Amino acid sequence: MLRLRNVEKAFGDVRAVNDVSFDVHEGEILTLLGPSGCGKSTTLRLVMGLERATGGQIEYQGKVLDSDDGFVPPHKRSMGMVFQSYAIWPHMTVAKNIAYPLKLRKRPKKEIDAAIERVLALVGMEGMQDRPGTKLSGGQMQRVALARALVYEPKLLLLDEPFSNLDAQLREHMRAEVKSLQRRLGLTVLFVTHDQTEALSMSNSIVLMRTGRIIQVADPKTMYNEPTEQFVRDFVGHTIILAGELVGVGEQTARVRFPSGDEVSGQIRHRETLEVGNRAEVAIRPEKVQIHPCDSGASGVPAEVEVVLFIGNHYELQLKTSWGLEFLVVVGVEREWHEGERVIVELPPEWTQVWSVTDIDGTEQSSAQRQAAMEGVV
Ligand SMILES: Nc1ncnc2c1ncn2[C@@H]1O[C@H](COP(=O)(O)OP(=O)(O)OP(=O)(O)O)[C@@H](O)[C@H]1O
Repeated sequence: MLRLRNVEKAFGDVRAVNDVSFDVHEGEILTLLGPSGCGKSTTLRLVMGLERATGGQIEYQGKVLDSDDGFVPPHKRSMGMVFQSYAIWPHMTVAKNIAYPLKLRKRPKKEIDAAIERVLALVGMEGMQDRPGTKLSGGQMQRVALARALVYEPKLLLLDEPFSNLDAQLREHMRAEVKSLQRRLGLTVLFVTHDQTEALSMSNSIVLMRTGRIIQVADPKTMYNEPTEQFVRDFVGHTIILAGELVGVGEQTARVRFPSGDEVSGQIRHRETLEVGNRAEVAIRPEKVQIHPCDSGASGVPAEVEVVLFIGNHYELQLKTSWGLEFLVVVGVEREWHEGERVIVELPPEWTQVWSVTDIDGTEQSSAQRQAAMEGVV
């Protein structure tokens, strides 16, 4: 339905979008995910036609919208867009807010009234036509913005951080609402967020960006379980990272020794950069480690429980290894854990990954540099 090929957008010296190519298929939610300033919003604005690309091509339903040879203006693109700020007019009623795109298109009043009624029902605000913008809650404003984007039945809906002004509970609720609405209407959605939970839970496909470039395109499970780079691994979800020395490199798996002398095995990521004797990172998702009492005979890394956090349906334990590394793990509530207790941390090899400490481009990155990249500083 939508195709971007080698799209570029430069603002002076800043390449906000750099050689970006991806496809959005009909009926899917594709999410642009990445830290602040990585070029997500600019990509969306290029698709909408609010910016003109400085290179590459954008096609929509087989028609070229933006290339060196031509440019189709936003109102001729039949796309709906919802921005981060609610962007509804507070001095107007709900009905007037929603009617706006249809009035622009000079539709008859009868048709407009029927369309308003229909979209209000879709977003769960039946009968609220006459409510003034000033008398709406944040969630209701967001729904009105969504209703306004849906009212002229666009084939493609563009959402730019549409839930960022809502509180956590409402945000979760809206995620499910938008996904269910998308299914019911068969909408195609291009969604922008910096929130990895939102991206994982809502998308069919995720495009992860950093400094204007695409780093990985994958479905949520693949991106979470098989990140192609440390940046992806660390940006999407939480990861426990234990550094050690490579003591064995096989075909698929490698073995790492920690300062305590304990060793674990894991799946190799980027084989070409792993050599025995080099430093390596062992990475695992916090919910994948198994915690055993120290007298259980289990094999793994010994650690001490420093802090126990009761979260309701699970515990988070802050553990500390004998060489002083601290990390959080997620465990069930079947058993009580006590601060000061000694435990064995088992890292199941199928969920454990071994990475070299160099980045994919061959440069060694410190953890501070990596953190900065995730926050969008680099
Ligand atoms: N109109 C503009 N003029 C100059 N630079 C711009 C303009 N718009 C965006 N940029 C720059 O382009 C880069 C990408 O910005 P963009 O807004 O697309 O990022 P983003 O990933 O959407 O970030 P955020 O989540 O913070 O909105 C940034 O470095 C930004 O400063």
